[in-house]
Parts: sequence; C-alpha cells; structure tokens
Amino acid sequence: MSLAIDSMVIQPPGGDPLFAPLTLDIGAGTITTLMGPSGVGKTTLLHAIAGHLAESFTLQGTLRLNGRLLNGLPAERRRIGLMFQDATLFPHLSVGDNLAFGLRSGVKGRQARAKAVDRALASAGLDGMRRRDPATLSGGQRARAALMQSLLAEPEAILLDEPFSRLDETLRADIRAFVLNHIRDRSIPALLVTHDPADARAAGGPTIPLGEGAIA
Ligand SMILES: Nc1ncnc2c1ncn2[C@@H]1O[C@H](COP(=O)(O)OP(=O)(O)OP(=O)(O)O)[C@@H](O)[C@H]1O
Repeated sequence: MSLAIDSMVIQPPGGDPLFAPLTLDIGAGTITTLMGPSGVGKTTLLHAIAGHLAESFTLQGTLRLNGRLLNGLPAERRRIGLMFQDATLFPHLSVGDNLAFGLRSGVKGRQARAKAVDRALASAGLDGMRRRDPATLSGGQRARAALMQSLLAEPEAILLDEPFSRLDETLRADIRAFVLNHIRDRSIPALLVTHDPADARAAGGPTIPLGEGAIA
C-alpha cells in the first residue's frame, strides 16, 4: 500500500509553478510531514492529491494510490480522507449524522450504520453525543469527531492540513496523539502539513521540506 507522487508540478493561474518537481512515496502506516513557508503550495498539493484542485490550475506528473492512477479521477472515487484545520463538521447536522455522512456506502441498513457510528463515537470518547449540535462541542471533541468522519469512509490514504493548529496548547498534545495513533492503527499512508516541529516529531515519519533550499 502506498501513495506515490511522481514528478509533480502544479501551475497556479498566472503564477510560478509550484515544486521543482516533487517525487514522494509514502508507505502504508507511515505519516510523512510536509513543512515549508507560507505560500509554497502545501495546501494546493493536498487539494491536488484529493482531487479538489481548481480547474484553473494545471497539474503535471502522476499520482498513484496502491498502484491505481488517480489523475483524472473525481474526488469521490479516490478513497482519500481529509482532515483540515477547521475540523469541518456540517453545522446543520447532529454529531451522529455528521459521522454517518462519512460512513462508507457499502455499510447497508439503518441498524448497521447506527452501530458503526456508535462504535466510532465510543472510540473517540464521544459516547452519548450522537444528537449533539457540533457547535456545542469543544475544539478537541470536534477534531476527534472530524477524524472519525474521515475514517468511517475507510480511506486508503489520509491527508491532514494543520489539523491541530486551532487547538489550545493544553489539548494539543492529547488530540495529536489520539489522531496520529488512530491513523497508524489503520496502516494507511498519511501526509501531514504543519508548521509545528512537535507535530512532525509525533508523526514519526520522514519530514519533507518544501520551498527555498528544499530537496523537493
Ligand atoms: N486561486 C488561486 N489563484 C492563483 N494562485 C493561487 C490560488 N490559490 C493559491 N494560489 C497560489 O498558490 C500558491 C500556494 O498556495 P498554498 O495555499 O497551497 O500555500 P501553503 O504552502 O499551503 O501556504 P500556508 O502555509 O500559508 O497555508 C501561493 O503562492 C498562492 O498565491
């Protein structure tokens, strides 16, 4: 299992090309960290991998997940999970319905789906919060729920963009350990964008510097 990026260059509309070019292979169970100055293209790279690159951008190079070519595939067929800084839960859905939204379509039947959601809530320490409005959760609870929403889709890789940056210092280490351990347990490749060297150390995989003087 691996996420393989080969000779990737992304061209923003009217700007300079990002990367020079980028080649990266992330194995199963490895959390690779991307670090680099603001504007170097970290978020754009994650969008390109997930299939959310704006049409005005052009992309060269190839992307493969477990040998499958992702270039040209729509986002929903890539089987890539996302966790972004805002821990995006839908505000109009309860916590449980947010998790159910993430649930893989192969899990059929109302009872089986409810059970899978309850299991995910329990493993995130959110028992009893199925009916809660996401706005009433703490930052840490929201981050754990967002991770569960992504993992319920059984992604083959996961991308994390500054997922801990809005958490206050006291919560940060605990939530980081929770998220990274859950991802490692899945044995899938993961790519973490962060400005915090402590995140990179906790991820435990290689750190790829992007930008001035970087190897990529
Ligand atoms: N819609 C757009 N049109 C043109 N250029 C864009 C657009 N969006 C982003 N860019 C350019 O693409 C480059 C990469 O932006 P990106 O947000 O990926 O950087 P980043 O490394 O994630 O930065 P940060 O650490 O601040 O989040 C920037 O130079 C930016 O100016």
